Amino acid sequence: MKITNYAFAYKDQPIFDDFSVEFSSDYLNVLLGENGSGKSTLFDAIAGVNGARNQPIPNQSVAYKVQQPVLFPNLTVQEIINLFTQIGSVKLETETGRLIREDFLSKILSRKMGQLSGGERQLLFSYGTHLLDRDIYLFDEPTAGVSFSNAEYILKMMQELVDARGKTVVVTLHDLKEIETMNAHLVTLQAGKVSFSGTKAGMLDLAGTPDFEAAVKQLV
Ligand SMILES: Nc1ncnc2c1ncn2[C@@H]1O[C@H](COP(=O)(O)OP(=O)(O)OP(=O)(O)O)[C@@H](O)[C@H]1O
Repeated sequence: MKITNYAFAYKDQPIFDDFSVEFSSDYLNVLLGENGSGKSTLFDAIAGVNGARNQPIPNQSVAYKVQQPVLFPNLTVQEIINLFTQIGSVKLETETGRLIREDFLSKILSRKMGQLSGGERQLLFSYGTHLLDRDIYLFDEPTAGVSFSNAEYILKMMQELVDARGKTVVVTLHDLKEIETMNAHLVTLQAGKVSFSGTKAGMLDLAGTPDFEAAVKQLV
């Protein structure tokens, strides 16, 4: 997925100007950047929900897990899963998606959305989004508030969307430990510009340090 020369401003605040980025369908794409660097705004633009007349990549079907899903507080977990399977299909469930459902979601099926913890909500909506059949998948901070072991599940499920279903998947993260061992395509944003795009090895080379966290800090 390639975006070229995209511009977007919120009323009086320009966010992107002549912005270009490419996300690979060969690897899981991890979008990194400081708070306010424009990650969610970029996702909104790709999904076509930012109110801009010009979408950066028109005619693409996009599945989008927003940062803090707050939908239907009195629906149960089972009912939300039913909604996702009606729009998508249970046949699209990946191996790790099945584990998330069986080991975790199945235990809270009768719980109402409004009673879920932040981490439980992330698991539910990340799982549900992966059941949709789209070209591009955007997951905004799917591991925020999620325990380390469940975050591993979520990222593995996203990797399966790439490996088993050949999808373009972009995920924003803040906890770098979660991707320390992953072979991801990293993109860093700095004040509305791409400051790095490539592999972890490329990032370490560019930053001239063997320390991943230090390299990311330099490049966001
Ligand atoms: N609806 C809006 N109207 C005006 N300004 C906005 C709006 N949404 C976001 N912004 C501003 O745009 C900038 C980019 O915000 P965005 O949410 O894209 O950042 P982010 O990289 O996703 O941050 P975070 O990591 O904190 O989620 C910020 O300065 C933010 O205050």
